[in-house]
Amino acid sequence: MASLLPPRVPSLRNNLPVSWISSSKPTPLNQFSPFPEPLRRSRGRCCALIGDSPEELLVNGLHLDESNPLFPYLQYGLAQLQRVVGGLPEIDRWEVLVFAGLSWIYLTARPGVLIGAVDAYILAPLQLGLDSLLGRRNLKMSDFVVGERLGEGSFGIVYSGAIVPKNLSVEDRLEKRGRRLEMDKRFKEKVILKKVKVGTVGAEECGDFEEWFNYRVSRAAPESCAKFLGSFIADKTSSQFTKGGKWLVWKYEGDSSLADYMNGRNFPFNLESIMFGRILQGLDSIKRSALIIKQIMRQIITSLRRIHATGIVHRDIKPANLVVTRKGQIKLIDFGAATDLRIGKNYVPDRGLLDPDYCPPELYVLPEETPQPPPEPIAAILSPILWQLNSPDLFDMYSAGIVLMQMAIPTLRSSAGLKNFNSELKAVGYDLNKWREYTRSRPDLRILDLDSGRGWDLATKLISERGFLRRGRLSAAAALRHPYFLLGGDQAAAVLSKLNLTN
Ligand SMILES: Nc1ncnc2c1ncn2[C@@H]1O[C@H](COP(=O)(O)OP(=O)(O)OP(=O)(O)O)[C@@H](O)[C@H]1O
Repeated sequence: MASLLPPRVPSLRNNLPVSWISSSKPTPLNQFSPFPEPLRRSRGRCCALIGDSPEELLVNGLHLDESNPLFPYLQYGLAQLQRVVGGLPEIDRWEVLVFAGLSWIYLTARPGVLIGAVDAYILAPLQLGLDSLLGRRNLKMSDFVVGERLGEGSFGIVYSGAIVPKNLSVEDRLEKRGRRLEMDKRFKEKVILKKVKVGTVGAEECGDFEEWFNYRVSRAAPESCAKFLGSFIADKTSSQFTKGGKWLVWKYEGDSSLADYMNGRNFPFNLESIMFGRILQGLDSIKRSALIIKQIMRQIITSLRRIHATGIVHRDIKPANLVVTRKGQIKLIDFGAATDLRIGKNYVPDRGLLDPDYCPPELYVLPEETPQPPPEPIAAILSPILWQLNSPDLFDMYSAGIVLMQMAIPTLRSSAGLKNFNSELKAVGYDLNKWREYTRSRPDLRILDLDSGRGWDLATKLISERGFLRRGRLSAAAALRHPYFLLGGDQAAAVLSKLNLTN
């Protein structure tokens, strides 16, 4: 037991300045000048009064003398503290403060080393613990019924589906096959299921990345992404299930993606009452269109700002990966190509995964010569430097610019129109102003030219080559401060619609 005690300080008197021990009355420790201001304050009410004899201490009113078992600890602590802080000359204290300040700035600079550590070492285990406790990580194949096939990507096939209610009998469960889910009133909780392809090279790895990213964004920016419910492994082979195959599950967020709405002949009016709860009165059609498009762009860029702030670059921003909910929220989906540059997750230097129609000219989020990421903690420590030097978030901002152009200019919504635009843009060095001069496609730019061309100005600052220090485009946060979004009537209309809905 004795060996656990800190080393005894031979005499407290020898370790304290004269002023500490010459006082005839006990003096609060926090008034001693050798302690810098913050430390004195932090000691505040806590600690010690030194008694008339230095071998006697009063702690929080508790009298400690040498017979008290706590005495050696306090004595030792005091001596150490005095040695560390009291011994520092004034100039060193400033150095310590400046160092602490700079470290704080570094650790909290984008993409946030400190918050990343909190997320990785506290929030992620907490989420896992809580989910396991609530049974959210124990999804089973029998919990779901699979419906219509919605799409197929490189590593997965997407289906609509539903959660099978607990009270459904085995017969009902069997009978459910072959029925259209949306007609079946028993299946109220609709989901999206993604079957990770079995036997396709790299599919399993992509599925694991997508799962990891979905958990990560559900902590970092839950309101910006489709709600992820978890994953399960099929335990037998039947209909679409293959034994051992992995499935990812999301809440069904809405019937259509932005691409579906953009394919409609009456876009953007087909989104007007979903976004604003009503038809915008007293405005001509160009102004109405402009307000709807601005509200969509505001939501997309706000979501990008949130994910970029945590070090994630989506890398596949396009209308098909933006789901519109019934309440008019635009949610990001499909994080299969995302990369987390805080820790280098899913970052392979020369792998570009994007849809070429939305891909910026640089093709990769980081220069090709960027090496493979080091182990995660080291990558995290270096990430603010990497981010400052390369601004990888501007990759997504280019794609967002293309989405803006497509929404605002009807002729760019078709696949052929977009391809033609992209090749013209390439020919003019990705300079939108030059494109405007030289294009033969006679685009209708009225929506972007409204309000002294604020929309056009924003588009030119999103669609461009990378400039000096790999900047040259607006980040999501800077884009939201652009005059296009400032005082945007779309916000007023959205707020009004919410007020109307709550009345
Ligand atoms: N949570 C969701 N809520 C509603 N619909 C969704 C959801 N997730 C996906 N979808 C629909 O499924 C389609 C395909 O999803 P997703 O893009 O994730 O799959 P994918 O396999 O990567 O396909 P692709 O490579 O073609 O984009 C989307 O375009 C969207 O219409």
